[in-house]
This record gives sequence, C-alpha cells and structure tokens, in this order.
Amino acid sequence: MEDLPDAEVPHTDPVPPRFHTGRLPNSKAGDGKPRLLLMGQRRSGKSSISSVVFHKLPPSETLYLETTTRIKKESMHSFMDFQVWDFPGHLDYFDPAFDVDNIFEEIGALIWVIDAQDEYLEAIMRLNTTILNLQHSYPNINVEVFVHKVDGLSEDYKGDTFRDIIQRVQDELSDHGYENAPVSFYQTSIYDHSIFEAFSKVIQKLIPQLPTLEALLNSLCSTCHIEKAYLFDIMSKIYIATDTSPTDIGSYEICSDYIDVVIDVSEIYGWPRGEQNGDDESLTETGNNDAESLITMERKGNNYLYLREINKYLALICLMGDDSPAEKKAVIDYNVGVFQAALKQVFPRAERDAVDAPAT
Ligand SMILES: Nc1nc2c(ncn2[C@@H]2O[C@H](COP(=O)(O)OP(=O)(O)OP(=O)(O)O)[C@@H](O)[C@H]2O)c(=O)[nH]1
Repeated sequence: MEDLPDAEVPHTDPVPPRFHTGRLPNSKAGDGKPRLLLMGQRRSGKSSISSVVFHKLPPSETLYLETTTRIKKESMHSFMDFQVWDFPGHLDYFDPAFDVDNIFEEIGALIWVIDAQDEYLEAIMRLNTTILNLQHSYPNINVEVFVHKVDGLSEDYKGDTFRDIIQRVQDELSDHGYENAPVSFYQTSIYDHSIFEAFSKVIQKLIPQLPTLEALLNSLCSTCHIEKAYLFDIMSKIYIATDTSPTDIGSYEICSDYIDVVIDVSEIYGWPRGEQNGDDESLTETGNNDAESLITMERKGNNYLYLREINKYLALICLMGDDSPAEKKAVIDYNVGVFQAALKQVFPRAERDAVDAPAT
C-alpha cells in the first residue's frame, strides 16, 4: 500500500467537457487503476472505513482519526491494483473549480457513506444531487450507498432507517426518470464484518473475470462436496468471489476470522509475504509451488474448514460441512491444484508480479 500525493484542491483550470469514457472500470488508460471514491458528510465514517479495511486499524482507534481536509489518495496493490480516494466531507465536487473529469474518469465505484445515527436528510440531498449530476456525464458509475454506523441502532430502527433512505433516493431518481441508475445499498459498521462484506460486493463488481471465478468455484464445490468456498484477498479480508450457493454472513465471518488466525500465525512462523516483504524471492515459491502453499484443516463448531494459499494475494477457504476433509484430502488437494492452475490464467498478473516486480 502506498500513499499518493494528496490532491491540491480546488483546481482552477477551466472545466473540460464532461463525457463518459466508456472504459471498463479497470481500464488501463490513464494511471490504469480503478478508483474507489469515498464520499459523504463530515464525520460519517469515510476515513474510518478505509483505515479499518485497508490498514487493519482496530475500530476503537478510529475515535482518534482527524478530520480529512484534502483529498487523500492511496494506492492498493493486490490481486488487482486500485486506488482509494478519501474526500473531505464538506467539498462540493461539482463546483466549477474542480476538474470533474479528473475525479470521475477512471472511477470504479463511488461509495457514499451516510451516518445512520445522525440526521441524514442533508446527506441524502447531496447524494441525490451527486447521482443526478453523474447520470448526465457518467451514467455507468456504480454508486454504492453505505448506510453506516448501524451498530448503534436497534434492529427495528435499523430496518426502518435503511428502507427510508432507499425510498428517498429511489423516489428522487424516478422523479427524474432514472429508475435504473446503478445504485446499491448496504448496512455497514466498522465494528463487525458488515463493512468487509459490503466492500467485497463493491470490489466484485470491478472484476471482469467474476463469472469465470464463480464457475471455477462452483465446479470445485461440486467435485469435492464443499459446502461453500470463498476466494479471499488475504491482506484486506475482502472476498473477491464465492460459489453461487446462497451466502450468509455467518459463513463469511467464520472464514474471515480463520484467515486472521492463520495469517497471524504464519507471519510469526511462516515465510515473508505480501506488501511488507514484497521483494522477497521466496514469494515466487509461495505463489507457484504447491508444496510451499499453506494448507490447514480445522474443525470449527459443526464445520471443517480448509484453507489454502493460492498465491501471495489470494487464499481459498472452504467450509466442508461436518465431513472430515482428511478422508478426501487427496481429491481436494488435486482439485484445488487444478483450480490454482486455472486461476493463474485468469489472474496472470498476480503470478507475474510475484516473479517480476516487488510490491510497493
Ligand atoms: N458507532 C460507529 N462509529 C463509527 C463507525 N465508523 C466510524 N465511526 C466513528 O465516526 C467518527 C468519524 O469518523 P471519520 O472516519 O473521521 O469520519 P470522516 O467521514 O472521515 O470525517 P471527515 O474526515 O470529517 O470527512 C469517528 O469517531 C469514528 O470512530 C461505525 O461503524 N460505528
């Protein structure tokens, strides 16, 4: 992970004409990295979200985060490179002083954070204005609305607030004839797994290979009688794909907790990995050599878990149900090996990086 220079704002150049670039979110034009823009009112929780998900900051320490005064840009290096831009809450991005194209051109998703514990009408008004402005110039941008800080709300109030926010946004959009605008809503909190789940869904929309990944995971699950399989980005604990059987937050939580344990232990006793140790040659081995991959099996409650590192960015975690995977280990290992080889073709970059370039 690397800090990019903060933007000097506002920009005073004349505003160039606005148009949709027609590029895929992760197109290689410009700097080539899809952007996730974090926007919303002051104190809604934008910097906290970015710090907890991408920097492993303990949620309670977000209490001490200072208010963001400039656009904070960070570059994330993982199975795919992307940027996260954290915007100060008070800015009006459509003010002619801003270079709107520079902000929205390479965007993968706009994440709009609404503090559900606070008065949210103004936040919705700004969100609606933003969506309507975007619909003119960039109609394909995914707008992801995080109804955030829901941890402090009762179940009933949480549901009512969520529905109310969706209704208000949808009413405004249909009044302007944009019923089908790509806007999605999530209930999130940094104090549980919901923020990682929401981010997983946001990131998955930016992966053109997602249908292929799902098909590969489906096939792995049916061949090895796996209940549920997740492909995790190890460092952020975002899952980039899962098989198409129904997903419940419980199974995601088990897998995510398990990743934490395994990663903590392997960081103490295992090989160097990831961003902190990007130029270590042994990463090549880890990425390509089955014998060096980490494989664990564990019984958690009624479930056996199977974890295997796929490359330096990704780990496969499978919920095996109450059938011990030890009995079918050979079949699972073989099929996961096939899956790993297929993944190399889907994400050649992850493998190439492990060989060619140090992560920065
Ligand atoms: N209860 C609760 N508090 C949260 C959550 N996320 C963030 N907070 C708190 O909200 C406060 C504001 O968080 P920030 O991340 O600084 O908000 P911001 O949107 O970046 O604020 P600006 O930089 O001023 O735009 C902090 O005290 C966080 O601890 C959450 O999920 N639940």
